[in-house]
Amino acid sequence: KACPGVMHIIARRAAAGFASPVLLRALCTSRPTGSRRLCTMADFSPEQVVFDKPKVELHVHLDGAIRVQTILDVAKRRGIPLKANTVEELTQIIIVDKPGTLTKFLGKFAEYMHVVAGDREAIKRIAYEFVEDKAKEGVIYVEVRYSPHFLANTEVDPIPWNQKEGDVSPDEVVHLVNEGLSEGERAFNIKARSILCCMRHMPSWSMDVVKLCKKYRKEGVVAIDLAGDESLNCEAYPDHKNAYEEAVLCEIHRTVHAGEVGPASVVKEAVDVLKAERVGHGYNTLEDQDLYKRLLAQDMHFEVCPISSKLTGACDPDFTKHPVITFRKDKANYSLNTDDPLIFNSNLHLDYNTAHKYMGFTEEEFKRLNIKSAESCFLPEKEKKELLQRLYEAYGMIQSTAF
Ligand SMILES: O=c1[nH]cnc2c1ncn2[C@H]1C[C@H](O)[C@@H](CO)O1
Repeated sequence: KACPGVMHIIARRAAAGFASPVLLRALCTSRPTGSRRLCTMADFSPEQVVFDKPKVELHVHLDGAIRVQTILDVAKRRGIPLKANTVEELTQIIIVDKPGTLTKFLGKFAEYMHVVAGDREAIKRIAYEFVEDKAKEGVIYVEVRYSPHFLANTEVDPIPWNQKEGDVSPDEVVHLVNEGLSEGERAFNIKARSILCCMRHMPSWSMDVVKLCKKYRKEGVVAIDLAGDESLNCEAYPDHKNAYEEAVLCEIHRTVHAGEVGPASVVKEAVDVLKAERVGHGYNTLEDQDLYKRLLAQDMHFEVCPISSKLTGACDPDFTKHPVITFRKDKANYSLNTDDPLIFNSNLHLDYNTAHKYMGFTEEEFKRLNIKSAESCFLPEKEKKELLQRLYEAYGMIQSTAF
């Protein structure tokens, strides 16, 4: 472990107000073996982690969770020039370190997606490494999402990230991610499933996405999502609606990014029209109390991402005013998630530590929300029961089968 001497400062500062990642990096940079090594927040020591028990994560983007070193390695192998040559420099370019807008945040993907897109080895590698990173955070079940089209360079119109046409289709992307995830599952002994994203600004891709969900449902794809910029186009296009209708018909699970920066009406559309079973973020549901009460009554799951919600400008930067405090008070069904740890220079411990430090979350609430997350995951019933049993055991709440 590098940087032990500064870890207490980092953890304290990180918990104490989301200290500037620039500062964190300055503190973290050491030369343990002669070379500069970035000490990430994943290096929390056990005593700095407020909830060091098995966890479930339901809302994290694969393309927002890539290791910076991997982007550098792949760029070097492929001869792709980057604006930076070291982890520290590239991190500086990619991360968002103060509250901005969702649109600005989404622009960060263009800094690096062209490096991994269209490259078979890179796509499989990011999936495998993702599982390793989650296992290190104590996650025992994760649902990771991505847009197959964003990682392809053929059979996608337009070809994203200014790539030249190649031979990696969205279909092959899904196959490669599945392979990386399942190799990661075997190596790191956790369970990983995937969710395929439609993009709000690309309705013409959505039918493809639902077809890929169907084709790969036995290879780990569990649901469909609708992601992207809610602030640019609020109402879902007919193509998205058609894709979600098809998902309902084929019994493909559904989640939708809604009410993150968009109004409560987007949440209403997500549940009433797109038949979402979970809501991505959903903070602005609170603007419509009737809707909120209805969703509470039906135990709708909200995929909450605290650090993300501050840095995308979705929520007030003062965590003591965060909507998840209301969710907790009302015993709502929600999870805590990282969303895009690469871009937020964060990890799941930081989200939990923040909830503890600024919102008064207790161990009991962390256990409750993880159990609700497991209940709301998209695994088949039998596997869901097994996951719940593992949590009950780890939390010392063994459900007796005797009568
Ligand atoms: O927080 C988010 N809100 C909306 N869209 C998002 C967010 N994080 C990532 N995305 C987009 C950008 C990714 O390329 C895409 C698929 O993972 O989903």
